[in-house]
Amino acid sequence: MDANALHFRKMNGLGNDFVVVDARTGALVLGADAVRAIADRKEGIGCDQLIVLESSEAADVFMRILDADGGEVAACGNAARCVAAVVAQERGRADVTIETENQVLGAHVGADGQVTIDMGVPRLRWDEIPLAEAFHDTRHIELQAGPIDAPVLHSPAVVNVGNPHASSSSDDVEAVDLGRIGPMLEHHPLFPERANISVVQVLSPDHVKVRTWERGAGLTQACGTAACAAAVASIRRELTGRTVRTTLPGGDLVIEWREADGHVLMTGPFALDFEGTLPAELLTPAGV
Ligand SMILES: N[C@H](CCC[C@H](N)C(=O)O)C(=O)O
Repeated sequence: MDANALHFRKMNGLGNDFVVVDARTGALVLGADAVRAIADRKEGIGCDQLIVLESSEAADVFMRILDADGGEVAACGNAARCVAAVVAQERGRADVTIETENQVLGAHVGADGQVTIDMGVPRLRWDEIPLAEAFHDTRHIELQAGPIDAPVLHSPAVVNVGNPHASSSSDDVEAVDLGRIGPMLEHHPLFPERANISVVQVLSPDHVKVRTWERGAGLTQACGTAACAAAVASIRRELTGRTVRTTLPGGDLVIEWREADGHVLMTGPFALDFEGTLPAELLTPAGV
């Protein structure tokens, strides 16, 4: 692969945005510095996550997910919809599969442009999130954020949908200073792998509002896995039914926690914003 002319797609799912590069034709080595340089909104292309497509033995494509801070993670719901759309077009079929670090996702690309991802069965045990301490009821864990005077998110529910999430109920998600509380909780010692932090406002038995501070990316316009985690948490707390419309700052996703097999299905849009070529200096940032 010619590292001096790396094609990329700029894509988004409800404003959660990605630089998508294709490494299926040749090895691509991207250090954390290069990921941060590409994700930089002032001097790079700018994105919440960098997505690398690789060949897979188990699925139509392998999706690597690198957060804007350079950390590699195992799940990204909004990106999965974007990748599914790319691969479905290549393969000429609506149903495709996406392998990630810890699971194979099924995807259906609808003629209406909505994409459904089968996110699998959520993990709910404290050691599957993971948490550093044992909590036997993960619908409510006690968490003090930072110093005693710091605002505390009320007893979040924790869920792993391929990545760790803490979702706290709020009467007004817009009033929560998530930019301040988010990083405190993301790095809380209870989360040995850090966590994505959300606040969830139940609007009706089939509709919630969600805002998220993403691990490794900060406040984003949408977080697909957080929408899944918030829906699972609300269903476990018997605040909603098993199909929930989740309204994120960037728009709506529909989440179903299917009774028959316990799988979580996420449905929503994708978008291709533009295509381009990554300049070599972003791939090997100066001083690296
Ligand atoms: N920041 C997340 C990964 C991206 C998740 C989000 N973009 C989504 O759509 O699920 C994490 O570190 O687990």
